Amino acid sequence: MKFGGTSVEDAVAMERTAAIVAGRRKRGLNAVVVVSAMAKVTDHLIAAAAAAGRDDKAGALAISARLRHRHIDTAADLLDEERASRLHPTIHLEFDALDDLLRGIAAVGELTARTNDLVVSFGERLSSRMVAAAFEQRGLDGAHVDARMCIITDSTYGKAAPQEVAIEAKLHEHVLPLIAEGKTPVMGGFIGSNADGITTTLGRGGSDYTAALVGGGLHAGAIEIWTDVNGIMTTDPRICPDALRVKTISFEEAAELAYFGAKVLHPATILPAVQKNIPVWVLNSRNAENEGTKITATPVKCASPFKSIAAKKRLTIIDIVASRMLMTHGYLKSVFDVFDKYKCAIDMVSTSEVSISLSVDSTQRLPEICEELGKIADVKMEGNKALICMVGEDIRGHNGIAGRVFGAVRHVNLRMISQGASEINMSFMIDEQDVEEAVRSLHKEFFTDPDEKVFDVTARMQVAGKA
Ligand SMILES: Nc1ncnc2c1ncn2[C@@H]1O[C@H](COP(=O)(O)OP(=O)(O)O)[C@@H](O)[C@H]1O
Ligand SMILES: N[C@@H](CC(=O)OP(=O)(O)O)C(=O)O
Repeated sequence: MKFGGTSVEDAVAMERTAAIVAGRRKRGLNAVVVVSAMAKVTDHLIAAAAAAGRDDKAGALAISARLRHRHIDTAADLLDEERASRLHPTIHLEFDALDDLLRGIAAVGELTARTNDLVVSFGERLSSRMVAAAFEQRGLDGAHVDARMCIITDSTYGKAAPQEVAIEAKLHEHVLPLIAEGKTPVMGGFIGSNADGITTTLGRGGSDYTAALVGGGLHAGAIEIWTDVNGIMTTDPRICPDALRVKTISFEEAAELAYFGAKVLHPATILPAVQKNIPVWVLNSRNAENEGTKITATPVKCASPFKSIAAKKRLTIIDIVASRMLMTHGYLKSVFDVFDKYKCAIDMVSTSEVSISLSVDSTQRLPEICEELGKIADVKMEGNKALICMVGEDIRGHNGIAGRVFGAVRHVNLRMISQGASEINMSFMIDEQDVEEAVRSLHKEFFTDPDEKVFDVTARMQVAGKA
């Protein structure tokens, strides 16, 4: 059971989380709980590390002090006096260690990816201890487990690759015995350690991934992702308030949505579940009675061609034009080798006889990439782009879809279009500023009269006063 930052953001949220887990335990189910840092804490820790790295020690320590107060105050709100007085020293020790680390970074005036991982790890280390204490206070017999003892990864700091065989062995060594003793293990998501015990992180949003690795490693009956919405919706409710809950969706559809921007789920969450065929549920910790979204191996066909619309912002389009490319064997490979050399992932590609356009979401190494490509082609870059991705198991089963899609976004400039590589995904690139308009137009076109077998329309009926 994974609880994201919004589900542990303060004492009330942590209490709600404890009540949800108590409900599962009361039904005789065993639970392993994975928690993220309290909402926004990771962002603040990243800011503190960056401040220290640019020798702004005062700025870094000020951020840490504010976080220290937030965690001490939350513990005081969450726990009775005796338990709070037991936990406060642990919180202070953690923040004293964080402050020493920030002073050290400021002293050398350099922030490495390895040190950054160690700084950001404090968020989950702290929240997991607080949630474990809340469980213990509720009689849930919470047992804190340092995730770094179980989630073994390589040394790619900032986006470490989990070593699943080692993880499964560590889970059996450190977590299963606690469950056998009737305890409820609680660990931080997002963090891990390499073979030398050095702290690593799985990449932003990585607690979902931790939950999937734990669920897969323990062959769990289900993996539950608890968040602040009623499940996977027909699009981001922050863009379309009338977005509908999707009742069931396939692993493939969920993976495409997560990869192309549906923040509700980390892209890597699905793979461990698919490998062990474990159903994944996306549930709302603020509305625990809602049945959420069930993600399974079974493709769900329905009258609507799409299940959901995702948007991924902050992308860059690179246009590569080379008349010499005409029919030259291996030209594409020479282009992709450049991106491979700089470990730059490509989201979308379209080609013609003399040009290639592709989209990337990392601008880190773009100057070197463009310089190297400039030796074999004319290269043009356009930033502030966004990718709109529409996902559905049965797009090909519906005629005239493309016409409906491009009719709905006729007022928006389309830069790249892709459909076919994946049977369940139709995507296109637009200017970032057009995302809200495009998503709302598409949502109106395809979800005004949805298939109630798959989509929960009660919320819309309530708004319309019909329920
Ligand atoms: N298709 C979608 N369905 C549901 N939520 C989505 C979707 N696309 C984006 N979101 C956003 O993802 C958010 C939940 O992710 P996140 O903020 O990371 O929560 P947590 O702290 O639980 O991990 C939702 O509040 C919603 O705004
Ligand atoms: N706290 C980490 C890991 C994570 O998954 O957080 P959340 O569950 O709140 O998205 C981050 O912010 O990236």
